[in-house]
Amino acid sequence: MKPRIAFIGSGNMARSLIGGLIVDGWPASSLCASDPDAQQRQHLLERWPELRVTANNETALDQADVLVLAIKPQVMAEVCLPLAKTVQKNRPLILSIAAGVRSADIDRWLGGQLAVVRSMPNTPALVGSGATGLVRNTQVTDAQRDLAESILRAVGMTVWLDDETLLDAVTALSGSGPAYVFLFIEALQEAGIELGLPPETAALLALETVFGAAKLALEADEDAGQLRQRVTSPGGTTERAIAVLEKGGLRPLLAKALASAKDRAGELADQLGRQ
Ligand SMILES: NC(=O)C1=CN([C@@H]2O[C@H](COP(=O)(O)OP(=O)(O)OC[C@H]3O[C@@H](n4cnc5c(N)ncnc54)[C@H](O)[C@@H]3O)[C@@H](O)[C@H]2O)C=CC1
Ligand SMILES: O=C(O)[C@@H]1CCC=N1
Repeated sequence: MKPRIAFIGSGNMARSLIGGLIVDGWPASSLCASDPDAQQRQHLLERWPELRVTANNETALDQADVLVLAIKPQVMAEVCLPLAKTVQKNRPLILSIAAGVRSADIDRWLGGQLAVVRSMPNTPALVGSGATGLVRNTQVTDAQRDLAESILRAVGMTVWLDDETLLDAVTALSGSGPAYVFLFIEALQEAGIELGLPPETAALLALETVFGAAKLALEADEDAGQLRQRVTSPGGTTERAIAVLEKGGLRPLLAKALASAKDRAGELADQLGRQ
């Protein structure tokens, strides 16, 4: 029998995980989701009528082997504290997908000495192409590690880290990363329009270029630097454009952006940890 999973919070990320698990063959009856928002519960039931859905977090937790915390970081403490008694009785694996909330704080709010996996997925999980970093605390058994991995694997690739502080770097790179890529697509599109392309054409070319380049980089034997060289003919057009990007400081600018995101993740965790 598949382990029973309770989702606390049934928004975008929880829905994508539930969808991925069901596609992977998990019976909907082994999953339960809670959310105080009736519309969110309705969404779930329309899509998966056999899913167990409730407004009550405590009810969702009943008999769960895994408790997935899929709520916003800001409400984590107020959601966890009232669940501590039941969690301490049942002792499920705790799996958090929240940005900037440390495992030790989640463990403390839920009464302590629990197996906690903290993860950082990203929104491409909504289409099954997520990238997730995970860390586990010392209470997590190897079987629970595999279980956490199989849940996140249902929506994309996973990578384990030994050190929880590195999860802030993962948040900066792949957690926030889709937004940098969307900004890049917007900028490509705007630049194409500047050069006279019709907006729809510029949008389509920008999007397909980013998609095609990512697909090629995933499938090719060469790394991104080598693939870039292949596009860049000596004395050609790409060489001119790349020179402008390098001279304009694209690499140090991205390094600075990621460092700011990482610092912010640490700040948020410090703030929330004081609750
Ligand atoms: N959006 C993103 O790019 C990423 C988000 N995350 C994390 O995933 C978590 C969920 O994010 P989303 O699904 O995007 O948010 P969302 O806003 O779509 O979902 C959160 C859900 O929690 C529900 N909720 C609020 N109070 C609750 C309570 N007391 N008990 C139970 N449920 C409650 C809300 O009604 C909502 O449906 C967040 O912690 C976020 O940091 C992680 C990686 C990427
Ligand atoms: O912007 C944020 O804080 C969250 C974390 C990763 C993506 N979105």
